[in-house]
Amino acid sequence: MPDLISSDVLERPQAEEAGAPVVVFDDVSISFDEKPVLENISFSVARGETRIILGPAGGGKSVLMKLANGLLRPDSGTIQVFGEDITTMREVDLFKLRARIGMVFQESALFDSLSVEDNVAYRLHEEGMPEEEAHARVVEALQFVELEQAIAKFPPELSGGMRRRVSIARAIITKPDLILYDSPTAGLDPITSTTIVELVIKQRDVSHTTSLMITHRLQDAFLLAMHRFDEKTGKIEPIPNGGIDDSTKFLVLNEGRIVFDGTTLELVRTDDAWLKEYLA
Ligand SMILES: Nc1ncnc2c1ncn2[C@@H]1O[C@H](COP(=O)(O)OP(=O)(O)OP(=O)(O)O)[C@@H](O)[C@H]1O
Repeated sequence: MPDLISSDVLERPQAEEAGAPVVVFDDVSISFDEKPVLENISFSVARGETRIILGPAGGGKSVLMKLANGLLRPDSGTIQVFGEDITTMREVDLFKLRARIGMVFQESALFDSLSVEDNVAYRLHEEGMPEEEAHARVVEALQFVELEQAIAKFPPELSGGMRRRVSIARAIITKPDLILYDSPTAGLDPITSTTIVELVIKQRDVSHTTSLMITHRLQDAFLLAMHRFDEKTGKIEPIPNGGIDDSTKFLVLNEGRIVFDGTTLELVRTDDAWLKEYLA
């Protein structure tokens, strides 16, 4: 397996104890124009966990993700990321923190005027990495998403699924400690969506990067929870005997409130009438 996806050995701030959660929301609320969008949100994400965020449109999923990387600040409550309180953090420190976070945005958010190579290498160039080293890393990241043949192309020449792959390569190239996937399959057809979820599974099972993934599609969520990446065959396969991935958990939001926080098994066995209908 390429070194790119092995767990990295970045020096961690002292506040970050081994075994401590990577993301902690404590009683977080935020309103826009006096309309509450998230109310009293508390949950945590352990190191190595993949947290799937589900819920109806407008429930506050994207706002929650923007809070998690400090793009928005809550009206009340606290948010810790990597053991540090980001709610009062200065912008300069947030910038450093974001260097440890990979983001996959809803619409890929690539620069159309830059080649795939320059899009993927964007943060490495910002860090001033020598070109040769950056190029090797880009090739490795594109191999991971099985798109190395598109290195010299430009985003407008690519299909929607290919653009998402480029976006994932860009997010993982810095070997992040946290990946935020905001609806990575939105707008894609079911087959292409599956290939994107398979990349999320591969990243989870090879590098064990802590992740938050918003999705509107239940089938994506359960594909993630019930499949694994087999390093020997290089393929995604169902976890044997109807098994479930232990590192994958769920958070369900509805109208700004948490309606579920727990494991896949707890979710499918829920007694909650609203959840049952939502999952049906
Ligand atoms: N910057 C903003 N200013 C004003 N209102 C906002 C802002 N950002 C989000 N909202 C509102 O917050 C609510 C929640 O939005 P959010 O995008 O988080 O929902 P979501 O669950 O991600 O929805 P979707 O599934 O459609 O992506 C919506 O009513 C939205 O209009």
